[in-house]
Order: sequence, then C-alpha cells, then structure tokens
Amino acid sequence: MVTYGGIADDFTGATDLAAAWRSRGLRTAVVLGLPENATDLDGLADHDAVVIALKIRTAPVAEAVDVTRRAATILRGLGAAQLYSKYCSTFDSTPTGNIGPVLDALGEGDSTGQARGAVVVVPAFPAAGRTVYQGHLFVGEQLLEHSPMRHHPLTPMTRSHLPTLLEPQTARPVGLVPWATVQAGAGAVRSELDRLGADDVRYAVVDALTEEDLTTIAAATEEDSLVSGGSGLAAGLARRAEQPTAIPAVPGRRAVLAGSASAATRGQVAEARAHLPHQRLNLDALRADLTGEVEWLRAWARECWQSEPDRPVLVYAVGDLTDVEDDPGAAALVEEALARCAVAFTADGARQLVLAGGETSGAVATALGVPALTLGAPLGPGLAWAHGVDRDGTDLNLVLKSGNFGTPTLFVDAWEAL
Ligand SMILES: Nc1ncnc2c1ncn2[C@@H]1O[C@H](COP(=O)(O)OP(=O)(O)OP(=O)(O)O)[C@@H](O)[C@H]1O
Ligand SMILES: O=C(O)[C@@H](O)C(=O)CO
Repeated sequence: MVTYGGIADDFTGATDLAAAWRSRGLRTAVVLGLPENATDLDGLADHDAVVIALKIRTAPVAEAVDVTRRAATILRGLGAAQLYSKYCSTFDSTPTGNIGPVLDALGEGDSTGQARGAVVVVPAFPAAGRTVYQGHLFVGEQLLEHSPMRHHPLTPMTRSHLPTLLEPQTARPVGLVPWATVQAGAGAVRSELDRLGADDVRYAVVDALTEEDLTTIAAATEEDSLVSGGSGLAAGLARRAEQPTAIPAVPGRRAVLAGSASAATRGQVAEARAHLPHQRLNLDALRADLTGEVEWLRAWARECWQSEPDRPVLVYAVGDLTDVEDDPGAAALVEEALARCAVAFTADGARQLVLAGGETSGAVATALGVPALTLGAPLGPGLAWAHGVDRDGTDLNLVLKSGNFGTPTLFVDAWEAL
C-alpha cells in the first residue's frame, strides 16, 4: 500500500528522494516520467513509497504545473496519503518558478486542503552540507549566493534567503519557523505551523541544521497531506527494523556516463581518469558526425572490456569548466551523444551504469526506455544503486547521480556496493 507519493522536478532528485525513503526501510520505486499507460502502474501498489521523476525544473510554468497535477492524480490514485514535492537542496529555480507554482497546484488538487496549517519548505540536507538558519540557505560554509550555484547556467542562485526566493513565485504568503522553535520540539513546530496557517500563511520555510532537526520537522508533519523539500526531510522519520529485499545485481560490463559539469562531478572525473580508461566527448567531432563518433566510442569501449571485462569505462563531457561551450546546441548534443552511448554500450553487454547529472540521467534513461526503477541500499547521501528493465527486456543496474553528490572516488568504487 503506497503511503508516500513523491513528485521530483528532475530524475536525479527522484532517486535522491527514493534513496532517503529506502534508507528508512520503505519499499520504494521511481517511475521515470509521467506514466503513459495504466500497465506502467502495474506492481507499484506493492510499494510503500513511489516517486514520479519529472523533468520540470526549468520547464515553462504551465507545463510544470500540468504534469505535476497529473502526477499527483496518479499518486493519490495509488493511495498516497502524503505528497512530497521534491526540489533541489539548493532551491534551483528562477524568479518565476517552478517551486511556487508547483506547490500552489498541489495544494489546489488536495481535497483535504492541507487543513493542518502551513506547508513546510525544507531544502535542508545536512548530510550533503545544506543547512538553513533564519531562512538563509547555506552550502557547506557558504551562503547559497556565494556558492558555485551562483554561476549555474540555468538557475543561477544569487540570493540565499528562502522566503525572498519563494515569494516572487507564488501569490500565497510565506513565513518562517525559526531554529529556536525547531529546538523546542515537534509539538512546538506543529503549533507554529498551525498558527501560521490560521493567519493565512501558506508556506513555512523551516530552519534545520542537523539530522535531529529534520527528525523533529518530520514528526511534526507526519500527518500532513503535502510537504516539500530536498530529500533530507524524507529520511527524518524512524527506520523500520525490517529492510526491503535487496535489488538484483546484474552481472555485465560497467560504464560511467557523465554529462554533468558540476564541481563534484568534475572532481570524480579527475579521480577516475587516474584509474579508469576514459574518453572526453569531442563536440566538434560529434557535430560533424554524431553516428560515426558514437560508433568509435563503442568500438573503444568494446576493446577496453575485452582486455579487462570488470573494469568500468568512463565517457565524460567536462573535465574542466573551460570545456563548457556557450553554443546553445551543445547541451542537447552532449545529452544525445551520451544517450546513444548508453544504448550502444548496453547492446554490447553493459549492465551496470553510473549516470552523472539530472539532465544527463533523464536523456539516458529515456533513450534506454527504462520506465521505472526499484531502489537498492544507499551508496551515500542522496545516492543508491537501482534496478530497472529497458525496453528490450534487459535488466540493468543504474545510479542516477546528482551533479553535486558523491565522494571523489565514486566512479571508481561505486561498483563494490552492488
Ligand atoms: N561541454 C559542454 N558544453 C555545453 N553543455 C554541456 C557540456 N557538457 C555537458 N553539457 C550539458 O550540461 C548539462 C548538465 O546538466 P546535468 O543536469 O546533466 O548535470 P548537473 O546540473 O550537474 O546535475 P544535477 O541537475 O543533478 O545537479 C547537460 O544538459 C549537458 O548536456
Ligand atoms: O536535492 C538535491 O540536491 C538533488 O537531489 C538535486 O535535485 C540535484 O539536481
């Protein structure tokens, strides 16, 4: 019976949320994209938690709202008592959306009307260095606006005060539950949310510095029909003693496909280059002959696997920030190239893939035709191996890695956790 329904604004965010629920012992599935057929929902009702992975972080507002409404209807139809709107722990969004419009839409479709007060806004994820104090979001020791997120190509985050970021995205009032209230416990947080709600404050940014703070907030909102945040809040409630069955480890060749230019991914690429056979995508060659270039990469990977069948190969887009091209077509070209590599590599026996980057993961998983994933044991904060079946019926193990997540050695040692 599905209790929790997640709606994630990108693919890696979806597995991040799912990994948090899985870490609490919940049987958790991720549906990649809005399910098109009723048969896509087969088997989902056996899970405790289902996340629908959308690609709406930077989509036009109307589109983001439309697919969110449809995802919510599906999750409520599966029985989900609580909907969890998952956005980035760095609150990635533009002044016009999409976090506010998506939350507004989820509230409208909620027949209970979130009678229990203001809806919480909790991007804090201390395990990944994201904390919130007096409404200000920190990334490690830096305010969000001083972090590398300041230079994000699509959603540059130049302010850190969350109410100030959310207010332009919604007509509904935004308030704050400060850390002192969180310190006073779940009862105090609940009362404050109810008080804010009674005053017509619709959204409450809640401070959180530690895992204990998230546990407090999770306890205060356990009965809410709508909550929102990064994945930290989802891990907040008690763990079940009994763990779900492990996912199958699918034997086969291994590959890392990295389209992310984020700082953590660049570090992981640098580390992996010292240990794994690797190729950086050549954008000029791809522009000249996409098919031929992918065939060349395929032949190279085959040769690598022939001499060392268990050794992962790495294909990456960005080693250094200077590799990022301004050309508007470059991002789509990289996504297409990595998606085609994934299809070619799996045809040649690759069964374990680490995908780096939300857009990249979306493009690759869509090209492979994997409709859903079952989450396995956690691999680190926000990360887990997953199992899925592609459109040819081939079993695969996948990690969908958020750009800024994972230890520097992830691409070298993730395989040991399978
Ligand atoms: N050399 C390049 N020039 C221009 N764009 C590139 C280049 N290499 C990669 N890209 C694009 O940059 C984007 C990276 O986004 P992606 O979501 O995959 O990573 P991310 O933002 O680090 O991850 P996340 O969303 O999980 O934080 C992709 O669209 C990718 O195709
Ligand atoms: O919350 C996070 O930081 C990640 O899951 C994410 O959304 C990155 O795209």
